[in-house]
Amino acid sequence: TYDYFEKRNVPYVKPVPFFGQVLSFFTQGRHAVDVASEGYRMFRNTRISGVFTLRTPAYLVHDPTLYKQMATKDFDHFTDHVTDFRIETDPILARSLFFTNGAHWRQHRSGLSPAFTGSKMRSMFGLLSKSAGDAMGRLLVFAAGKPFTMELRDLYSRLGNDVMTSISFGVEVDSLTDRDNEFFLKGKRLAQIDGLPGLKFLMATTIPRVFHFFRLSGMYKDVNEFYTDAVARNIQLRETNRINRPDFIHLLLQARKNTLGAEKHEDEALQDAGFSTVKEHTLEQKMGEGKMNWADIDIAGAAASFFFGGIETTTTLLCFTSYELAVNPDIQERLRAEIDEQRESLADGRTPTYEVLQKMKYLDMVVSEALRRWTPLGLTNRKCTKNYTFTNTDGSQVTIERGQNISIPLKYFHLDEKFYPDPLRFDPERFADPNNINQDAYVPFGAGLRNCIGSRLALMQAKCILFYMLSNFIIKPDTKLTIPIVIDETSAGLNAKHGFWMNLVPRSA
Ligand code: HEM
Repeated sequence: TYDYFEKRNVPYVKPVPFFGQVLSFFTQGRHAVDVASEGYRMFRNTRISGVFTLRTPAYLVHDPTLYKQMATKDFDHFTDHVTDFRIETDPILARSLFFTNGAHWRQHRSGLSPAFTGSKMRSMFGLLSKSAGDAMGRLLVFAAGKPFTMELRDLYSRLGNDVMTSISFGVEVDSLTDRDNEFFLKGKRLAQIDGLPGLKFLMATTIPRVFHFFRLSGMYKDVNEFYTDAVARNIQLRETNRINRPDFIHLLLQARKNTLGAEKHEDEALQDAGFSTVKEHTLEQKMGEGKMNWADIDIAGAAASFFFGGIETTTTLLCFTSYELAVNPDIQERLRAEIDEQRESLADGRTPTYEVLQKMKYLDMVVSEALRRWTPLGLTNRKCTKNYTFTNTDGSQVTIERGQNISIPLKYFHLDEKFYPDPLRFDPERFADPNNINQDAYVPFGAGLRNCIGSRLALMQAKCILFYMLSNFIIKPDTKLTIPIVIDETSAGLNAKHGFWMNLVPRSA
């Protein structure tokens, strides 16, 4: 087993017998993304390296151009993600876009894509902005004109939950006041990837046979039931009362009736939610594959994947952007000046529109740099679905065999000084001229046909919340904030060990 890479002339991280690289997760106190990307630091002159998870070999891609190629031109060889959930034990996760594979993924993705176009995002933007604006109003009342201390991860995950609940289900919740509402609590359990759920995810990825043998599930039973019931009740309510609201359930019901289309002209003008927006590729229809039949449970799976994929990541982006703004007051002031200038053009001087956010160049530079410096999803993966041969840097041929797992260290591309000089410095100026950015090595939302479906939504949401925050508050580091920030190495996502404690000073104070 352990001579797998030697035989193939691929450099690899020497495994600990039986455990492979997995032991380091538990013994070295390093972040899972860093442990999995170890080879990237060790071997500088290769396009790929090897690693063992327990006894299973897996590849780590070092060359962003190779990843782009695998994800686009040679996509047919890498159509799947690695985690394998089963419908019998994980009815929701197995139907969610991130975890579904093969023909079902193709049908699901082409069915969902028209729900994420620029024009759909614009019509949803009113709901998003209202939800964030209402929450900001409550925060101002709470402040009563005086500075106060707040942990921003908690604040942003509550705002993110409320926005997502509104644009997915058409239900308005207020998690700042009603702190234990069911959508917030279940959403938190759904997205929990630390502790026991994290271990189960790791098992489903690395030892799927053991995972399935014991009929384990990745998601809590009550969370499955919650989303299934919430969607079924919501659909029934809409159909009985003929409710028409520009949210995801509405769009998915249109998909069910085959009436969900894309408004090509409008979309062309609205494609760009910022430099980081990824391109949506057209999936070819395969012979005999047909279209997706959207049963209620498929709609529940899609909605749950938005909560699962969208809230933690967008919250992470907002937390680290706020941290950088707090420790770099000159950048914060410049961004606030841009926001204030745009506010003058707004009817009420307060509520941002989709178009206004799209126009804001410096806001986009700040967000793009935050996604680079603090990549929310530092590692993604693919499964090889058809043997694939390419030439390595030393001229040797490498063949990745069908069934092999591949990791892509997005974080390490972004922190490589080859692509970004002085990579640990937060410097929005890098994005002043997009021509200076190596597009292959800038992949916060992944690449190719299986990239993030929600990039436009994430960017518009993060920008909208930052617009409101800086319009109303000056963000200052609180005494409880650790500078430089200390990363929580035990979290499966990207988080601060001691929290994002900030002092929010109302601008009217
Ligand atoms: C800042 C926020 C976000 C970041 C950084 C992010 C990042 C990513 C990345 C890196 C991937 C994997 C791409 C690949 O394997 O090449 C992904 C996939 C995905 N994301 Fe996001 N994401 C964010 C927000 C969202 C939002 C708001 C949603 C939903 C509404 C979402 C839904 C998904 C889904 C469903 C997938 C799987 C796509 C597929 O397999 O076809 N994400 N995301």
